[in-house]
Amino acid sequence: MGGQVSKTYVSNPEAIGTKSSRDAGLGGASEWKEYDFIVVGGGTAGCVVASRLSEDPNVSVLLIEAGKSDGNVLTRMPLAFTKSYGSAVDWAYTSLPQERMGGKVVEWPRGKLLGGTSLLNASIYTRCTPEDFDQWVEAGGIGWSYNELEKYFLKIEKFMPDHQYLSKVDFESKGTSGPLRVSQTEDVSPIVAKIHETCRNLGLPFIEDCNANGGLLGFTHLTGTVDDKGERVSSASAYLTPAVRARSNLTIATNITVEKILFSETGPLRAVGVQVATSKTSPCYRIAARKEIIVSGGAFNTPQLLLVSGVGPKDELEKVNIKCVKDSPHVGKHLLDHTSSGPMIFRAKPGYTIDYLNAPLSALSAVLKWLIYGSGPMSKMSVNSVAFLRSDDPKFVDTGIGKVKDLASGPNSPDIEIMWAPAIVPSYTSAGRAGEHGITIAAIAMKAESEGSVTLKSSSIWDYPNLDGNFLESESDVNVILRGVRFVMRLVRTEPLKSALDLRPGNTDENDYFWFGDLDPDTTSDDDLRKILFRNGYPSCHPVGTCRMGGSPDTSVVGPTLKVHGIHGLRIVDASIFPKHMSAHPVAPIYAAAEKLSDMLKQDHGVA
Ligand SMILES: Cc1cc2nc3c(=O)[nH]c(=O)nc-3n(C[C@H](O)[C@H](O)[C@H](O)COP(=O)(O)OP(=O)(O)OC[C@H]3O[C@@H](n4cnc5c(N)ncnc54)[C@H](O)[C@@H]3O)c2cc1C
Repeated sequence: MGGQVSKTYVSNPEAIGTKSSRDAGLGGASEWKEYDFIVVGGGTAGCVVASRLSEDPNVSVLLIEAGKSDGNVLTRMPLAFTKSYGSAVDWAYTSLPQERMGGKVVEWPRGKLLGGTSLLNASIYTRCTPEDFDQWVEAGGIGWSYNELEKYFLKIEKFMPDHQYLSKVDFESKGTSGPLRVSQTEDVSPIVAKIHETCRNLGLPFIEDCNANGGLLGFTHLTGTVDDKGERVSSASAYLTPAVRARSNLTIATNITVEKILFSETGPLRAVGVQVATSKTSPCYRIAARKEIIVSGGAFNTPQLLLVSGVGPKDELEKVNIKCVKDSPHVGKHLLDHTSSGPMIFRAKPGYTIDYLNAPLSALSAVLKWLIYGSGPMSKMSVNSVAFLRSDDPKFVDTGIGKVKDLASGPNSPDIEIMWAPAIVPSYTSAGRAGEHGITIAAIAMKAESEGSVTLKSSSIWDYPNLDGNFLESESDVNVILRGVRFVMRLVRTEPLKSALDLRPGNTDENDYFWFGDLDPDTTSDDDLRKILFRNGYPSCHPVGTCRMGGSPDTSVVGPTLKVHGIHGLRIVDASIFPKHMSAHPVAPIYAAAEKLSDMLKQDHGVA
């Protein structure tokens, strides 16, 4: 094949590919520009793989990202994490109308820039529980137990003991020299300490170290990807440092979309290259992969790319006039998310929360403090502590509410997370009204049974796919969340939190965002709560599972080496490969999976 280009930063596809036409066959393939490895999607996982593979100067790596190369001040400020939603760095996905939720359409933000969703998320870093990975092994993920992944967590992390640590993190069991800075940020408002005291008063154990191996039952200070200058750390800032970007064997292409994966037309089925463009109507270019193509487009875009390339359920592909290259029935199936009650907003007395930041002058002063000193509220995580419960634990939840299935990963793993933010947060894209104060709490089903799907609207990558969460289809999911909701109703009526709040049980205005929080638990039936849940419910934006890993093509899309079943030269690593969902937040396992795949690729191809 033709010559190799060596350039570290490009947005012109002509610099990385060879001009072609969209309906061309592989005729001119020997002329295509070529790289050893092509990584599709410069998000959380993709940046890791590109960085690790290009450590060997003898290997050429092309990383292709659909979004831009850099974030902005909002993506760097930990507390401002919701402010980028709906902007140019967000794919701004929405779901199909959700049947069980009265046809409601929900927002599903996803990062569209180098660093991907690691630049839009809440910065929470949790290794999850060892039992979560036991479930991966049971599903066919041989080699993916916690013990086997631990070395990758250690390789990722740079835990730095400093004044920010609020709980006793066991540094002996953490990585201290990896690229990803992990720390704890101080409470951003006084109400957080009140919530902790209330949890203690309810008898919840305090978990000193949320990344220890002992399980996750109780309440805890979370660790997060925030550095000592109060800035968010993303996969791009951690793994694509200026020194990495300067490597002559690494080419990073931004604002360029991979339209299709291209396959051999004769012999064993092999992914030989990709087709890229900057828009639906712009010229397209083709690029060859000498060794392998790694797809890291995330839980929505990875299955979409496979499907438009002809890899997926044959009958579905035929419906949108795509020639089936490989009948792979599980592509786009088994979409799982952490399904939430949606916001329960409780009016607070003034002085306890961060709603004062809605006033322009207060916001300006907080931003200036962050810009000048790297400190103040903008440098903190909005959610720096949570509680984890089991829905079958009568000490904390009302186990009389409906029936639940035990889908927890094991006895030490939760199936409910109670998450609080010290502000009024009616949705991902709206804030509270000026002059009002409140806290927002959600009860989240961490091991939801309801599975959704990603399917195609058309044969073009440029048309957004159909995203169907199929939320709350399972009665068990509904009951798990309701048990969590009842716990929250009890929490806010327990001291000392109760005295910091201003609940008004007589509130009858269903359109008021405080209405749900004001409901009196004694006069609100479980049936009433069910109806509210169908109206108020939301995904936590942790979609996984749409190209899941497993032992056989009958149940999965990729095997334990992350190779797509039945295709040479094509692997996947991102949230889509999760065979089961986690008991906590997914980003740490995604980083670990990307590190593990990088090792496997290096080993298989003799890369140093
Ligand atoms: C609101 C929100 C809050 C969250 N909070 C947390 C949290 O606090 N902690 C946590 O653990 N998790 C959190 N998550 C989830 C977590 O951030 C994601 O699960 C994770 O970042 C996904 O990583 P990924 O590699 O699978 O995909 P991404 O990071 O989304 O990367 C995919 C990349 O591929 C690019 N791409 C896609 N298609 C193409 C194409 N055809 N051509 C070229 N490029 C393409 C995309 O632009 C993107 O950059 C949150 C998510 C959201 C949205």
